Amino acid sequence: MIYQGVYRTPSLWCRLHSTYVRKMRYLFKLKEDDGICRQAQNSGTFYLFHNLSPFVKKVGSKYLAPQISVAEMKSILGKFKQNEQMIEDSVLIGCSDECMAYFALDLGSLEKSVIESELRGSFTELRKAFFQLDGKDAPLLSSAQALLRWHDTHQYCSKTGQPTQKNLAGSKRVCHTNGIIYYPQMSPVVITLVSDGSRCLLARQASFPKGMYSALAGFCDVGETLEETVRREVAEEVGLEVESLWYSASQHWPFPNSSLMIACHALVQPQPTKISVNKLELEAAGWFSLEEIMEALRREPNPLKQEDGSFSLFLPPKWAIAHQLIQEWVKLQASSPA
Ligand SMILES: NC(=O)C1=CN([C@@H]2O[C@H](COP(=O)(O)OP(=O)(O)OC[C@H]3O[C@@H](n4cnc5c(N)ncnc54)[C@H](O)[C@@H]3O)[C@@H](O)[C@H]2O)C=CC1
Ligand SMILES: [Mg+2]
Repeated sequence: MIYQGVYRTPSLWCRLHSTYVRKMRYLFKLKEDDGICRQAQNSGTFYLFHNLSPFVKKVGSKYLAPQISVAEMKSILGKFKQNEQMIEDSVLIGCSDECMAYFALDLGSLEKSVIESELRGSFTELRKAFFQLDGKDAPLLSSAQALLRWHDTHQYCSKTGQPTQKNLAGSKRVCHTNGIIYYPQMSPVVITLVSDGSRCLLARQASFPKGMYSALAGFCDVGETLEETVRREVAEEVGLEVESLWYSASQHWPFPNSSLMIACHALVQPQPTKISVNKLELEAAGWFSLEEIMEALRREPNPLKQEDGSFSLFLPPKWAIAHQLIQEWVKLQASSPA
């Protein structure tokens, strides 16, 4: 009872809870209560997508993801003679410290160029914009795209074949024929920086930009623990046996679908460390010294062709979790005895 009373008295509620707790409780209510979520949609802001490409504005070499007000949204829909109810197709992706809700909406059914000229920006493939996005916008757009994609591909119940309906926030879909509730899914992936104590192991897939190397990554198989996935992936991809491993951090990753990247460090025995690259998975893999890594960290994360035609080593951008693993490894080298 006291709990409910606090909820209904905003000033007391604000005094009793930190900004973070307030935000999380607010988002929880929006996911649980369609009525409150509908109100939030009428005062919130919107990140727009067109067939899963986010709406961005280029400022210098950076991309910014503008938040569109509900008034602008209504004006755009009016221009297309669309019912304002289309706003309810949006999905909740977060809120400001002041509890103003953020939504994402895919306007793929409307003419792209008209929206682009109206809002003076462009719908750009997320892969293209991702590394030039602001550190705040990238995770928002990445989870927004993942959620919009999940709704797009889960329109029907896989048991009855009947249409499913999303709740207003988009945190689930329900098949009303049999009551099955579907929740958005993501695939767990481990990303592992292997070290032999003095060098670290990086690899590249043929699809990476030329010169870019990263940590080893792989999807978890059903039934595996994270530790088992790390050991299996390292054995599968480079033919080495992991001796010990430890968790570092995690990150949502939007490509190719929605993954939860779980980042670990792993140690292999110093000898033998001969790599046998699985060419079905990787184009190349190799051991890199601290000096080579430090030099690569000073370089811009872009392909750089050398005189002999090869490309200089470069690493994933700063806020990719692989970059974080590499930075941690460098710190560890500096702090461990030679
Ligand atoms: N942040 C970074 O620096 C890096 C991120 N990644 C990401 O890690 C993820 C996994 O890396 P990979 O080496 O490609 O994985 P991987 O080593 O498991 O190989 C990919 C293969 O696994 C199979 N697979 C099993 N479960 C799958 C699922 N749920 N979805 C898709 N394929 C599945 C498919 O046959 C696919 O071709 C990718 O999403 C990739 O984008 C990969 C390398 C670096
Ligand atoms: Mg892999």
